[in-house]
Amino acid sequence: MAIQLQQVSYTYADRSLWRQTALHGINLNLPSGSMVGIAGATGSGKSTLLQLFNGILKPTEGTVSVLDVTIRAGEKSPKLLPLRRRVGLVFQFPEQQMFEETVEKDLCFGPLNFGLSLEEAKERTRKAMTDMGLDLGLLERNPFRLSGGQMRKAAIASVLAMDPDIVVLDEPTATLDPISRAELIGLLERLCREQGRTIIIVTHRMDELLPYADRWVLLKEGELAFQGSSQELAADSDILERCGLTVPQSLRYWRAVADRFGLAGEKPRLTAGSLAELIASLPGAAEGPGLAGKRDSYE
Ligand SMILES: Nc1ncnc2c1ncn2[C@@H]1O[C@H](COP(=O)(O)OP(=O)(O)OP(=O)(O)O)[C@@H](O)[C@H]1O
Repeated sequence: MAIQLQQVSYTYADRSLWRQTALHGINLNLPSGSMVGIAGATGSGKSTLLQLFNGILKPTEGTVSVLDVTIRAGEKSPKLLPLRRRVGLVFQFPEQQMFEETVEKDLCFGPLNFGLSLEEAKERTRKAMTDMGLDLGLLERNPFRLSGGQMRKAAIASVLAMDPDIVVLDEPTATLDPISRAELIGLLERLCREQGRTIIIVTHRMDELLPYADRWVLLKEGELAFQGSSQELAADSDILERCGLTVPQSLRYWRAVADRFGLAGEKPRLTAGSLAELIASLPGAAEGPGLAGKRDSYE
């Protein structure tokens, strides 16, 4: 298991009058090498949860286990520096944290800080750029002369340059155009499938992650409302509304097709293409009540 939480609660300003409990009694298991989506209404505790994953926050109650490190409430923490290298946290708008005069210097900063030689740091930097689909020619550029999409990818590459086992991203596609969003999710999926990294993404756009996520975690007012596979989520999609979230279009379409043709137990088809393919393969589907004429809108 990459991350395990047992009975974890987190309270901000715990010993003050302004104490605010953001997470209550969370039990969570996130397997190594999986792609995980985290969703929940605003203020439900998503960012607080992410910060427990690399020890920025320590649980007020319960136990957080990440890789081989265990952090228990009320006990002295183990050394967290190695954990910070192995769990890369990408905040919202990470490009705002770029500060060096060239992309290369920015990307080398972390690895050099963790004791790598300049040559090793440069090597890591080149690999991270390639993993993010960026031309190595951009290394000499000033980060602030990159396009918005390139800057976002370079900022994520600066976390990848640390070679983390787990990459945690808070709304990585925010403000990107639709093509850049799809491309970025595709690149993150490759980090998971081809390199075995655990990728955890907080998203308000469940539609774009649904076809790729192995697991989903839903939070509601600081409590865990759901954890399970996309298939389990598709079977219980009303939970999304109970969490104050809109049911994504792809799940609505899948549910209509699955109900009509008795496919509820099947792996959900959550891209327009895979759903259209399924409908085309169903005998008499085009004439089916409620589906005829809808096919165009799937494509
Ligand atoms: N530094 C803080 N001090 C006190 N309370 C906080 C602090 N940060 C967050 N909170 C509170 O903790 C709760 C959870 O906040 P959190 O930022 O984790 O939610 P979120 O799901 O990430 O929200 P959003 O989607 O709006 O980013 C909220 O009630 C919030 O007001």
